[in-house]
Amino acid sequence: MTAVPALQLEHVSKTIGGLTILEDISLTVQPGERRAIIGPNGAGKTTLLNVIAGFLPATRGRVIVFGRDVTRLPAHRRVDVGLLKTNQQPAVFQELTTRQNILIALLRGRHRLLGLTGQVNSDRAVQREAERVLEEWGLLDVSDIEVRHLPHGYQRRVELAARFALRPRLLLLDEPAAGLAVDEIPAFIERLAQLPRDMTVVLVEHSMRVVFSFADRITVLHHGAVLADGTPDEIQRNEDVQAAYLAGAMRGRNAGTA
Ligand SMILES: Nc1ncnc2c1ncn2[C@@H]1O[C@H](COP(=O)(O)OP(=O)(O)OP(=O)(O)O)[C@@H](O)[C@H]1O
Repeated sequence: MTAVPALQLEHVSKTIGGLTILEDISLTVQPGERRAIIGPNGAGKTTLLNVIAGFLPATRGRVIVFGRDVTRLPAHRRVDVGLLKTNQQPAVFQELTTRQNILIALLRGRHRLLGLTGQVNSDRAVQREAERVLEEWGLLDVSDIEVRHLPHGYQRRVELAARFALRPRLLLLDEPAAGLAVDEIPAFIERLAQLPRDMTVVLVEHSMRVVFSFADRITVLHHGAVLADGTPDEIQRNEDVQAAYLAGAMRGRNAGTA
């Protein structure tokens, strides 16, 4: 018996203001898979993640998560099936400390409620778990600093730690390496590699270093449609992909900027 896919897109299209942004996209992501979605600027990658997460309704087609048709569910209801998305800008509580951000994420995960500070302080087990997450993510040194005072790379790390702490079954990462310094990328790649395999990850990313070290399979979008889909080796050898995107992106990689 084959496992129920983590994500199925069936003929998904998205039109905004008469403009076709996504056209007839079908793809299947297996449980535990690491899928990267790459393509030139404006190819439709972020729009696709927003359609999967429910922030934008599909104009046509179906979105199925772990066998459940979520096409008509709003984003907050898709969280109940274990789906979480990060944004290009870190979504963190700026006025709260790093520790408070992690505590709130853990409480939300437990109770599926927005945690209040009073509840946070009373829950010892959650506090212990927060210390573990802070240590795991190298955030202990900044745990009592309000996030708004932290550099962008740290804010990104706080966001990812908070999202991962929620233990989503399907995690959508929108350019998680954006804003990280070049010397922060290897540790970030290492962190991604340690994610548990019961978590399925769909990653949109321009850094080819991150994509090729992380992905089991890669889907290439071009002008809102799937140009190619395959293993990293297949994608690297694909001449259409080379012409449309990869040659330029890999030059950036070799220059150390990607
Ligand atoms: N709300 C909108 N209204 C009109 N056009 C939009 C809207 N959102 C996105 N677009 C257009 O849709 C196309 C795809 O945008 P999208 O942000 O999904 O691309 P992307 O592949 O994520 O690009 P990038 O790599 O630059 O982030 C672009 O041409 C963009 O201008």
